[in-house]
Amino acid sequence: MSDDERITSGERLADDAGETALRPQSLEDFTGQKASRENLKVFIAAAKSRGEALDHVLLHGPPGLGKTTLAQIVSRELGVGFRATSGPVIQKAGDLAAILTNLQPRDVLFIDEIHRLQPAIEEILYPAMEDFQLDLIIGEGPGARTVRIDLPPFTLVGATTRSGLLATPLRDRFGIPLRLIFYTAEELTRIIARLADKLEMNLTREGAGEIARRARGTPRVAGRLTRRIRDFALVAGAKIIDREVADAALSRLDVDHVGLDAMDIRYLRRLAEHHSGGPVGVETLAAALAEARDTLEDVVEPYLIQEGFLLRTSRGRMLGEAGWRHLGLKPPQNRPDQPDLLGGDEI
Ligand SMILES: Nc1ncnc2c1ncn2[C@@H]1O[C@H](COP(=O)(O)OP(=O)(O)OP(=O)(O)O)[C@@H](O)[C@H]1O
Ligand SMILES: [Mg+2]
Repeated sequence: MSDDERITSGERLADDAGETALRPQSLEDFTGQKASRENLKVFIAAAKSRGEALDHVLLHGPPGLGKTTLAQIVSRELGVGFRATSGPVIQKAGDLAAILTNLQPRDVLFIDEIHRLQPAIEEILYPAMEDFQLDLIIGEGPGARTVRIDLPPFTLVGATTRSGLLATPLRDRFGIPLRLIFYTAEELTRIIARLADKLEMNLTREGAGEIARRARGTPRVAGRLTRRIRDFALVAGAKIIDREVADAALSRLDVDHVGLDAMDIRYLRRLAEHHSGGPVGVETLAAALAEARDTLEDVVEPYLIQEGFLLRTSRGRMLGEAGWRHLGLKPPQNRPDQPDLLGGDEI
């Protein structure tokens, strides 16, 4: 596995192809995200009883928490068609126009990575979302004219790991913004137990709990670790996968007891040893670690922040109390004890 193919990465990797077959299919089956789930349930029921398209939904949160899964569930619960595309795929106005004009009334159009839409495409989306109208420019030069096309009412479900990067007018057009949060170990234990059943693994409750605690609050990571442990157990001839078998496999996969891997430790050590715990800018860290800034911000940092290993302050990144402890180091004496934390919207 290469460095950018970390087993604890929330991002989708080549080896995750098998995960789609195991996706929960209904809101009922979807574990966790209680607030989002309950909101969706109400709004879906209301839209159905009025026979109207559901208001546009924006799903934001770190990779692997279930955005795509929820988008599919929304269309299934509404009993409508599902069309999927993504921000970077839509290159020309005509691409988007073709998709929009082919929608059936009340369909769900899913745009993944919506923060990567080109500004010119975004502008076509505004009237489409607001008034179900498409303004197309036909022809070029002095002969060019605008035609207005009526669209069927539809539901746009946008997904993004970075809602902070969305233009305000776009963000404001989503009537139902939902923020996905990291799962608790208890929720992940349930997800893992269910997956183990489907994979016909003999995984004990304690074994599932051990994986859950080390899965970074992320179902995709939980699924990936579970499938890898299944391989280890098979090769080792372990019929029952208990806490010990799971622990041994996870240690071999270089996932430590709180779910951090070599990349996380490298990040935290850099901060401790080269910057006395910070504050230091994310660009500096990205350069030192030879990682893209986006990867650090989208994939590495959110979980470290959530668990208090790392703090995001207006002056840069700082090692948190838990970070010092995890490295077995003592924080320097003269640190400011009240760093001015930034809001969590970017996380
Ligand atoms: N609540 C859940 N219960 C059970 N499994 C889940 C849940 N949420 C996600 N999963 C599993 O995790 C995998 C990843 O979820 P999904 O692809 O929906 O994440 P995502 O947020 O869209 O990620 P990305 O940001 O990379 O697009 C799914 O294939 C599914 O198997
Ligand atoms: Mg997705």
